[in-house]
Amino acid sequence: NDGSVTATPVDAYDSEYLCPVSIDGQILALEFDSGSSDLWVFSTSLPLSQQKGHVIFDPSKSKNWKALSGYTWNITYGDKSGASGTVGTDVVTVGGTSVSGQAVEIATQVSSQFVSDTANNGLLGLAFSSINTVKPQKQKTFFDLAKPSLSSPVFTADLKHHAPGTYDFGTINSAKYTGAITYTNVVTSKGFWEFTGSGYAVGNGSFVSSSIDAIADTGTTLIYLPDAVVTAYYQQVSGASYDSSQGGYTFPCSATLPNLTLGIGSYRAVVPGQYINYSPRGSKCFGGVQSNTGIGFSIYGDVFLKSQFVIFDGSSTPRLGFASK
Ligand SMILES: CSC[C@H](NC(=O)[C@H](Cc1ccccc1)NC(=O)N1CCOCC1)C(=O)N[C@@H](CC1CCCCC1)[C@@H](O)C(=O)OC(C)C
Repeated sequence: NDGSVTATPVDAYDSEYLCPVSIDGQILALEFDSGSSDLWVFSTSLPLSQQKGHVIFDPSKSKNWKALSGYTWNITYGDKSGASGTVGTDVVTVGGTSVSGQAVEIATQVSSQFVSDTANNGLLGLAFSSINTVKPQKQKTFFDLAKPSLSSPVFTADLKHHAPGTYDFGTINSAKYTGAITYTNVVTSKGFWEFTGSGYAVGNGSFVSSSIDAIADTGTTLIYLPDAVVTAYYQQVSGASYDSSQGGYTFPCSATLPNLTLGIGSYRAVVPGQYINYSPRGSKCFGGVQSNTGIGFSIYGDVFLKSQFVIFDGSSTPRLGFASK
């Protein structure tokens, strides 16, 4: 039972995209995150102060809810936000794709970033189940449980710039991309959709071949790349500089930003310069390309993903596919 669901940007900067998910009929807007593997929701088990402004899942109102007694979870994300709680199973439906016995992680505590992000009522993890945080037994992701019922074991991301996009489960919709799909191998040892980029070009500059260890992460807003790439990019932006008080590269909002081409095998993925003018911040504008220092790998986040049609192929040899659109 293939499915398709709308991914709507929460704000004018596409900082995150939320999708409606039904848990036994209770519909919550969740962030689909290919950088983690827990499905967790705001719940009636949270202190009322943390529930404020959110849509809350109430297990007591679900007839298909089965508590997993003694099971807990605890997750910390790259941006140091986090959440923890207890676990049960329920029927989870995304677009036309329905899964029973899905582990739904109930939040009993969430960090302040989640409390204030009132549009976000939880996450649906789409990385590999190996990094699910449930104890004593890790649980499968929605995609892993759905796979056997899908026409093919894939999901696709068609995120858009300042507009709603879609996640599709089970089919590769050829109306959503142009030209050929380029596939690249994925390393799953860290539990991420990890691959090696083949290099970069800034604007109309020549392509620089270099291996870039990166993950495709729908849950990360920006693009994080090695310093060599980031400095080469902002050298082409007049007035750009690293502003430690803003935590990254900023530039005058009137600046014209060059495109950034990122190589994947022989494919050249072009990120339009306008996508890299992420948002006003202070008297300047904040860049959508930032340094990966301290992360340990590069992250091709939403600023990149929304310029492409991306196939997350969960077959026995997982791979990522990219196409223009
Ligand atoms: C360098 S990794 C940072 C990444 N977080 C982000 O990219 C957050 C996402 C967010 C958007 C809106 C509101 C709140 C949070 N955005 C962010 O840090 N921004 C700072 C720079 O300006 C743009 C927004 C991250 O932690 N991603 C998580 C999922 C994320 C979803 C939203 C809630 C917080 C957790 C996950 O993909 C992850 O941990 O990836 C690891 C593997 C890097």
